[in-house]
Amino acid sequence: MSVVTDVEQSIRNLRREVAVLHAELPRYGLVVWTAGNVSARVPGHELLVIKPSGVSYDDLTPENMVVCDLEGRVVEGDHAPSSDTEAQAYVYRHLPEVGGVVHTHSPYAVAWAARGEPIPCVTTMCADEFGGEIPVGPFAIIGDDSIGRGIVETLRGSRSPAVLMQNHGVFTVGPTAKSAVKAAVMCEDVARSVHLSRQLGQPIPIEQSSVDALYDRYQNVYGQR
Ligand SMILES: O=C(CO)[C@@H](O)[C@@H](O)COP(=O)(O)O
Repeated sequence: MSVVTDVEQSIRNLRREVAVLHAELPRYGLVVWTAGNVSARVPGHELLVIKPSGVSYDDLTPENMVVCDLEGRVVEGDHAPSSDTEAQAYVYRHLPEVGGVVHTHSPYAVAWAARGEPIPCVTTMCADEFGGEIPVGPFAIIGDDSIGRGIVETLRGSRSPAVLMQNHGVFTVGPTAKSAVKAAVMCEDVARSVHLSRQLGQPIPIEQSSVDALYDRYQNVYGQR
């Protein structure tokens, strides 16, 4: 009988989880074609599981997910890993609390990113999930860890699990890949609501004390505990 080690079982589970979570990105209108990606850290190991680059969302399976080390080198997999692997590996190396990273090109959030404008905290849902404005990170060319550096330097100074990388798109982080997907979904909803509000007037900022109270309730009380 073959003994499946813990890490092998963990990778098997994460392959399935990451493959299934990818379907949420087109489902919520956060990506088109093959844009965007999801990754998860392998707990207790210097490894991550990420999408194969340029593969249609319809063709993503647990088997074609790619396992990489935290330098972005392929450890297990028959496909080239996502173009954002080095960036996401950088995030995992420098933010140990992060268990999942998501990247999208969701249209309303990208419109804010194209202006290099943070999304102000003018809705209770923004306060709940992001604890303040959704910040903008620097313009960075894809392909090495410069996007990762921009994500880390921006998120280190913010409660937000989302960052709008200037002229590019959304990167979100969370303790799990699912929580990072949730942040990406809510980031686009907030970007759209505030965009629409700005068409007909100036949205009203929420007092910081109320933002703090809303964030604390949502993060620590809301839902089934
Ligand atoms: O962000 C970009 C292009 O701007 C891509 O890296 C990304 O959306 C999708 O790339 P992958 O298919 O994950 O390699």
